[in-house]
Amino acid sequence: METETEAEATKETIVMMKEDIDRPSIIPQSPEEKEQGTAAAAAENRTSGGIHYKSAKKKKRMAVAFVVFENVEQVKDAIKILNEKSDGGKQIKIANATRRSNEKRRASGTTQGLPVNEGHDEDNDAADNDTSVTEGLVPKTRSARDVVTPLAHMPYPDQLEHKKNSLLQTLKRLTRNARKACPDAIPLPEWILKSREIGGLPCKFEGIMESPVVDGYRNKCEFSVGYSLQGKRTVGFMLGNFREGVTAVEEPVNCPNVSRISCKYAVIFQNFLQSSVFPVWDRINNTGFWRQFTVREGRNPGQADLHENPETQIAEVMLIIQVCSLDVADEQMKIEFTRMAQAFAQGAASCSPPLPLTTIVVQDHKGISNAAPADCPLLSLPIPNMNGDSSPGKSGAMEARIHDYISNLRFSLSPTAFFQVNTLAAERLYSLAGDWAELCPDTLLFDICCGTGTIGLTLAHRVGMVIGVEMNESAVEDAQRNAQINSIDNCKFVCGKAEDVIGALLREYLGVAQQRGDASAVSGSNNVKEDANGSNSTKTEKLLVDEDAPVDAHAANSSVEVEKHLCERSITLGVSENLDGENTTNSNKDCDNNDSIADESSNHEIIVTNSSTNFLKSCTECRPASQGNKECTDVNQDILKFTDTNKQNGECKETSHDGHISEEKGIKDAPACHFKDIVAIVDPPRVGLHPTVIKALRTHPRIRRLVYISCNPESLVANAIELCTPTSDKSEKGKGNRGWRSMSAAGLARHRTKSMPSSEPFRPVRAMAVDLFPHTPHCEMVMLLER
Ligand SMILES: C[S@@+](CC[C@H](N)C(=O)[O-])C[C@H]1O[C@@H](n2cnc3c(N)ncnc32)[C@H](O)[C@@H]1O
Repeated sequence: METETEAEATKETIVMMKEDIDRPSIIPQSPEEKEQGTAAAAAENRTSGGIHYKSAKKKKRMAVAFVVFENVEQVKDAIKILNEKSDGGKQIKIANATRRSNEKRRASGTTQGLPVNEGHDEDNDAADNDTSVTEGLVPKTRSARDVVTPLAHMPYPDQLEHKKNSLLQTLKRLTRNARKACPDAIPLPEWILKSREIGGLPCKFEGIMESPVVDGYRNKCEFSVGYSLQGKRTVGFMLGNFREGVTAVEEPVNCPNVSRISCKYAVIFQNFLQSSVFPVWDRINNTGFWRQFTVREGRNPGQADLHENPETQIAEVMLIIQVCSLDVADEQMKIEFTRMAQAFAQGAASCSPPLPLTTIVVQDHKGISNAAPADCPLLSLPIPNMNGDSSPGKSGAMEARIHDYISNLRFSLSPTAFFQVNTLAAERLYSLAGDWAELCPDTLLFDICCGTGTIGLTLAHRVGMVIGVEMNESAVEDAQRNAQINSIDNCKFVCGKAEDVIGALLREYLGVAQQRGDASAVSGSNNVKEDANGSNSTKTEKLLVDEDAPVDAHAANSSVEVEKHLCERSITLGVSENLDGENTTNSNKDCDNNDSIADESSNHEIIVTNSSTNFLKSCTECRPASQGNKECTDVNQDILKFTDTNKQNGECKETSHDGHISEEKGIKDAPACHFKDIVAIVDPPRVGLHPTVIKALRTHPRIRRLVYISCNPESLVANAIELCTPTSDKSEKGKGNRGWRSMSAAGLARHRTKSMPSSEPFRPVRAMAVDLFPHTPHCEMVMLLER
């Protein structure tokens, strides 16, 4: 017997939990508790003989030990002995701990084609037991409906009230934390002083806007593929989180947010899987073939009759089947895909009315994380016609995209591009953001994290120019295409991580900031990044341009006009760190809120990334459709190539290029743009904005208005603390630092605020929620910040 280290985690492991407390959890419950708990834990964490004690203030105290054994017999013996032994009358809970199976045991041949429990060999009994033991901690009565739509039991008005109350608490946290973060030598800002008059809120909270559609509103449903509690191959939702040890998948029965069309396709796919020769994904061993199933729907144009079934508007359906093709013969796979496409086509045709079916795409994801990187290979399958053949033409392989409409604009969407899941509510969200942004023809609008360009494009007619920034390459291509489709010619989309490109973009369009501690502090923002401790790190980021790219000609020409669409060269390297210091390169979890069931159960929380293939293609020049250029120029040949080294040493090496955008290219010398009104609308993923982006926005004095759209109010609060708290000349960096790893997001934001360059803070002006996710606890929050 030995205590566990990461390297040894491949042996049989049990976890023992000894409770000294009245609550069986080592995780603090509320955000407040979390803050206190993590602080206390940081202070009291200690290790003894492999047993990690985590205690959280008086009430909570639990010792957890992971013990590693050589074999299953030893585990059984140990459990028996431990169960017989009581420790001073205190309860010892024992469970098999899931090993980290990043070393995959692929007993090829033995794991395929088994009807149930495939992939579980004898040695793996412990893991099987593990599922049942730990699942024992999860109420057996939990249904997919409970997990996916936990508010569905409430009438809709009560759901809204529930969300409103919860958001009020979250907003108050912003005031409390900003007050704490305010330097001693600086008077509290007006908005904090006034908060007392409005119950501690940082600004007026204008309530929650209801969703125009409450049931079946999701235009995208991501189903897990796995086994039900009864061992049946199932397409549906996981009954809990992988971290809770739950791997069972249940059919999406009575989940009111899921559309009828999606449910029907889930059934068709599930029926097909019963006879498939390939195994479904095993979340314990990370083996199997069929992993995930996504249904995306596109609507016809025109105003929805909200009293009608929203489904009547669905004109297009894209099916995305995620597989893991490791160890699978191409020929066999091809046969299986043909059978699958037939099953979908027949199933769709036999429904009454027949289901739309526009495109079938296979996504090959070989990593173990549930979140597939955006660059996973995609294969578009021909859709057989009614006669069962797959002749080209109507039934041939289609381009993998579907279309939807927002504010009468047509959006063309590629399989992995983000699109708000509740289209009609999103329309209201964007319109609210546009109203609050007070746009005018003299506005230059930065649409940060722009996805397929929805916000910028729907607001383009109200502004002088839009610059969208987005890291997903195909989403940027979609955005450009969408601009053309809709004949919009004042939008430019830049492909790159916002943290990599924001410094250069602000300098290019707004000129060098004059404010002390300005964005040039981030100027190096092209290649210098602050880590969670506030220290600079150059290890992963560079913004590079192609020496020969047209941008140079523009930039070098001092009379360059910003309306002319420059061709950006931006590229992202390697690994970013999120607020928790975790690798986030591909953990771009968007606000799909609900398929969280699938996503948040990400196996082992390991994100596998290959940044060399995650290169971001240069932004292409986007010309007005009126010029007859329907296709974006492909500048693929200019894509920079990098060696794939970041996985080994956290760094990427440039192999074919040595250019650097700013100094060498003279972009910083480009004239500031003539727009008088500079506004940013940011709509980041759940994790919030990268600190570099926050710093750049805050320290550039020309940005006077910022509309923050957030699918995660917690990260909005954290980011708003940094944007709205006054800073002092005297750096308080290091003061009161209790170790960022144990801080809450708000605590970390407070800490980071201390090293924010002296700059005028924003103030929260108003906030409002928009309910895009009825029946779930989630919603979108919009906050207007001004200065
Ligand atoms: C919540 S979505 C919003 C998309 C878009 N605004 C919309 O409403 O459809 C967040 C978007 O941010 C993108 N994203 C995530 N991290 C990013 C980063 N570091 N830099 C730029 N874009 C990022 C994602 O690819 C995704 O498209």
